[in-house]
Amino acid sequence: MRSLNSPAGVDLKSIIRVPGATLTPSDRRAIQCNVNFSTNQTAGMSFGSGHTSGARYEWQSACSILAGKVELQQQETADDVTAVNGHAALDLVPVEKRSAAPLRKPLSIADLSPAPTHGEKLRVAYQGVPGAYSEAAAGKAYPGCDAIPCDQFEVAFQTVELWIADRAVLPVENSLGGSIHRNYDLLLRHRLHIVGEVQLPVHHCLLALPGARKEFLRRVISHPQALSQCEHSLTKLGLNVIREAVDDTAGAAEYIAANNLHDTAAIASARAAELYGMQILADGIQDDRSNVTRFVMLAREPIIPRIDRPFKTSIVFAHDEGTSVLFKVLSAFAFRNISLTKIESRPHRHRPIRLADDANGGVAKHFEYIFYVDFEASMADVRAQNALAEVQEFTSFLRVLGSYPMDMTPWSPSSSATGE
Ligand SMILES: O=C(O)C(=O)C[C@]1(C(=O)O)C=C[C@@H](O)C=C1
Repeated sequence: MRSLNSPAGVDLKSIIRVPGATLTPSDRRAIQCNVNFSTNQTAGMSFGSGHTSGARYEWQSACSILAGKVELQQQETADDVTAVNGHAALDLVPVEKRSAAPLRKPLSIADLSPAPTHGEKLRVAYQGVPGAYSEAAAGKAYPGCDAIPCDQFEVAFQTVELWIADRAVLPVENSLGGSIHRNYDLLLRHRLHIVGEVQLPVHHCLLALPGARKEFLRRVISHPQALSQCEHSLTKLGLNVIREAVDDTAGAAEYIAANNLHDTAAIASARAAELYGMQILADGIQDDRSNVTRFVMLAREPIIPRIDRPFKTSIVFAHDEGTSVLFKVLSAFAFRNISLTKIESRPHRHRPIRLADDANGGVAKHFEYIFYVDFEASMADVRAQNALAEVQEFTSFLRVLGSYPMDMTPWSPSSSATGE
């Protein structure tokens, strides 16, 4: 049994997922309905998209109750598993018998902590289905955690924001495929804080149904990052296949198994092969042995930065004027001997184009960018504080996405089938 803490610390005996089910937007509606019903303390439960806006409203009002124990009671007649709009299923958990007048428990400091306060496992949202590399990253970041699969990155963010999960673990860059831009955009759009990073060696396998043969394959499906990380190896294997992108690597294996597709292979992990009953046709098909993906851990609250171990800080900023601003910003770090580990630019969504009058009477159109910078210093370090104070002078917008311990765990490259 698990409970769901509302932002006010109200203890909601709540829902658990059916193992393997993936949270979808309609599940979130269902969860909000859940909270809705939790407030009127009747035994009835229902699910449905018709409740969406009302449920949202109820979720907010439930959060503002602030004190006391709000309980869900299992529907007497329903099975444990209730289908939600044909998507994943949710398992309603019965709570202990309630007394006529529920006792109100005062909130304590522990209730306000971002970590679970009731001795339960940390709930960590990731994008994909079990067997995805993101699930492995969640396990590396938080050993023994309860990993919660989500069908989209956006859902993983919202799962933390709605207190369904305590953390999200999301990929931001890969040594072969580069940045995962979607997550950079989402970091800006949402208000979560980066509280850590993990680097995961990614070892890809070519998976097919038992009995399937390489020469009869017509299609290879996987996450676009995985396809790009195996681009050359696939060619070298001499497969006559089309390559198709799907939402995640393990999801590709699950899809092939569910639809009994003998002419389709997936690029995914050995664990996905085990979970979905697939055979490994080729092992270690990433183009480079040192294929590594960097993930960030996100939480509702920032952690307190320290200086007794290596820290990294991630910031995002925008500026009004020309390219010299970028030079000035970067100098603020260089003068203080702070190394930058990453710089990424993304189009400025609200102000995509800047018009500049040219001396000859024409109008130049420049793209406007938002910049993401990672640097090797803690926000508790006075050098970083001074650098950011200076950066603020040149920028129209500046946000610290997080200051967090660097992943210093040693890692060894995976073996590669192609021998590169
Ligand atoms: O599809 C998965 O298994 C994921 O966890 C996603 C993802 C990614 O987004 O980069 C994670 C690690 C690998 O780089 C390939 C795919």
